[in-house]
Amino acid sequence: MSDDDKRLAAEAALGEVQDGMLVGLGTGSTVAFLIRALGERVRGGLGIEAVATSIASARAAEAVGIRVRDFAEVARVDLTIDGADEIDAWLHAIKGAGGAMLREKVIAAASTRMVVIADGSKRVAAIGAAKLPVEVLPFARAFVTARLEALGAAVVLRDGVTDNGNVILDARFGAISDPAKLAAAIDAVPGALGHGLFLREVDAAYVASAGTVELIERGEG
Ligand SMILES: O=C[C@H](O)[C@H](O)[C@H](O)COP(=O)(O)O
Repeated sequence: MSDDDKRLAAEAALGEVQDGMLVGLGTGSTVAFLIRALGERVRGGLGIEAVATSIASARAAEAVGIRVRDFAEVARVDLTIDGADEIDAWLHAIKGAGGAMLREKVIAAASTRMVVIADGSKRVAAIGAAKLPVEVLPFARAFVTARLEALGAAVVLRDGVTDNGNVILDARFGAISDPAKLAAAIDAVPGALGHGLFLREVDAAYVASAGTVELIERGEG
């Protein structure tokens, strides 16, 4: 079962958490298993603090007894554990189905090590089939939509706003032949504040399929 695999991947990554660490908590259903398991360890005496990539994860962490610090006052994180929507053997990932990719990318960049946890349905030969979320300044919505369409995407405006008060454009490219080129092109659009292409951030991934966890480390793909 996918939920069993999510839990297994989360528990495997928990082995990386050490006493005294500042831990970055990702967002999503796989991270929810991590937060619950980490809460148990904290209640059992593990001395860590956390920063969270979303308001939802901060609340979930506090609810299980994890002390959550305001990331606005933090410059460096020891270890971040986060989910993904797609991940390949080179640890290129697409993230942001839950809308948290901008804060996730900031915290990943601040982290000494960033690991992804995922069930096997997220493992792909090459990223690109999933929708690529782009967080956009509401003022720039139509302009950024046009720029993404010019890059070859079918673009849909997602309902609601992010934790940062911005909107999300879900861009479907089908296949992404050159992820680095696409990431640079989106990064260059004024008003596009962040996107779900994580090409260099992920150091390792725990991917669980049918009860077995595979650890993929950067450089092994
Ligand atoms: O914005 C959401 C995040 O990038 C999630 O980490 C990602 O969508 C994976 O979520 P889940 O574990 O629920 O599939």
